[in-house]
Amino acid sequence: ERQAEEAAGRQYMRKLDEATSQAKNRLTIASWNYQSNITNYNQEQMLQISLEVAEEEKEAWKETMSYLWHEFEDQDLKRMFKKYSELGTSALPEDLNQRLIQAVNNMQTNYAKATICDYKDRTKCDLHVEPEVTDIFANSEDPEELKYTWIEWHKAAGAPSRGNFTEYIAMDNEAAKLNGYDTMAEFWLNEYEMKNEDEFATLWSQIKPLYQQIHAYVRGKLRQKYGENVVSAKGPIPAHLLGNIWAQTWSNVEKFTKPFPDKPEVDITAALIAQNYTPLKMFQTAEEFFTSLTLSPMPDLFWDKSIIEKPNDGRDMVCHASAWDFFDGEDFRIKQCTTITSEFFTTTHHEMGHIQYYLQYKDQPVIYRAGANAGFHEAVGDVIALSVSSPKHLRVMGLLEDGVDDQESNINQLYKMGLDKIVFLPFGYLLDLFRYSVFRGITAPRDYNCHFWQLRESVQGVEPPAPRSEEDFDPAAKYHISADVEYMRYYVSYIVQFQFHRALCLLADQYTPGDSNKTLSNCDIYKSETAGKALGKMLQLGSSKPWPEAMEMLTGQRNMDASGVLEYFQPLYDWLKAENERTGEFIGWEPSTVQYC
Ligand SMILES: C=C(C[SeH])C(=O)N1CCC[C@H]1C(=O)O
Ligand SMILES: [Zn+2]
Repeated sequence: ERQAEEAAGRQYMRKLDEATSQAKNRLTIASWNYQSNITNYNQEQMLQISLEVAEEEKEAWKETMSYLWHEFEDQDLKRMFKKYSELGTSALPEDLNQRLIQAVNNMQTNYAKATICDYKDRTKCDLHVEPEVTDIFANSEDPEELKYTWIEWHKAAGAPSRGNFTEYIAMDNEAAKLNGYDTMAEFWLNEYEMKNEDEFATLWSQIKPLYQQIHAYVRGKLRQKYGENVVSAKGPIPAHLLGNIWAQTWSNVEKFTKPFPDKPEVDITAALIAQNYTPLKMFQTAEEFFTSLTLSPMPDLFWDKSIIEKPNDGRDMVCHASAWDFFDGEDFRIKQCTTITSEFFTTTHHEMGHIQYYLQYKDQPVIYRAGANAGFHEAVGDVIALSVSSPKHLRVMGLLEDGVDDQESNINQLYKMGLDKIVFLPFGYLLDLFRYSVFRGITAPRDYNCHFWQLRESVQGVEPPAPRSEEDFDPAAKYHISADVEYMRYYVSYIVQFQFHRALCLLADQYTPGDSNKTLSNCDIYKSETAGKALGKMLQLGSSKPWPEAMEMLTGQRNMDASGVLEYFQPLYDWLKAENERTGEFIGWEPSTVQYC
């Protein structure tokens, strides 16, 4: 009897898989059309198709639940049924789902269309976050220009979305309850097979000492540059001075804060421009790294359909970089408004990592075409970029002079990587601590901005450049808040990518623990078929196995831990501790004196 039931279940899964592929393809096309050309028509189409697909999923769900799948012996068949049994926001009644989709659309459209006026030319008021505001934060060293731009961007992109955000939270929580979760926070945590965020807090406690050292060092350097009145000796760092509108990575202040300024150092952005890199050449270079590992090239359709530069026809579009799977096994695209910078060179590898994952699991049932967990998906491209940014590989690309590979250059290189990877961790951690708190009702609308900045101060040690109030809504000035993109995936990625990197470097014979000639930070897995095959094998799993199994397949361990990050940056940590002691820099930060609650 049970055999017959399972056989029927298998047959049903094949039918449902085909229907799901069609539905997700339709939905993705509508979403792509809206995000690459924001018009009322495209927005309306996206809403209609989303509601139709949600109704189809609700119908299918009834049939799915008519099977006794909890009793199935075939664990794989049971896993598929379990995943189909989780309806997500499609569980909402149509009118509530419409309110949810519209609230998120309103926030995303506001963010995409937001413009500010230029500090120097107040009549020029067509500056978007990409590329104009991003470029100002990359290049300006004028605290007043940075402060003005920061305030204007947060006013234009954040404040208007407060109401829609509250609506979105309420609808999302309703959906979570219909799926058997207390709030959407627990639903999001379930993605990592966690009941709460304790494990994320443990990881942070392991990393915090390293972060405090680089934070103290950078604050000291910024104080030297801008003076005591702009940067205090013991307080949080003002968020507008860190080279990034969200202060999430600080690579743009490397040029005037590096440990050994007189060492030969190539500005990668300048080198890319000097070598006539175009967006296309950046993409082809990234592709070549993947094929050097015997992983898949980009399909022809990818080159036909991707948008790799901001169109200059004046259209409104979502410029924030993204990679797309159209769930038909053939159509995979990137949409990004590339400019020729070191940061976009890294982003191009990041996005292509998503496409590579899509290609590796494209023959899985649709229900398994996802990362082992969302953090894995964010880690793939970054793991490749860790090899690309090694001194060894930069020389291969002619992006770094054949300077001596001495200790001081090595510290400079680790410092540059630390301004991206160590610095990002508290930001990646706190963004969803904020949203968990809102989902759980701990942070009410009247406390949104106050609680957001309390987290920014306590976890990240940064403060706003000017007083804030509940007239503001600074979280929505960050894309992922306005676009309803879960963010803990990046925190997970910045932890596990170093575990993946270490495993691949061992396989490529590029790393020997304790051997200063084969360090993690100078490992380059380029052209290593052994490493490539091992990575491909893990990626082919998609989400068909619990993520600890996928992790174990590549690294031999089942858990996330900070050992990869800490081992990679150990020489920098030692140097920073000694340097901060030498200069008497205060470690950590005292409460901010800026009024924001
Ligand atoms: C590049 C992407 C698209 Se998935 C991105 O959003 N990232 C990559 C790094 C962290 C996060 C961000 O920009 O906030
Ligand atoms: Zn990504």
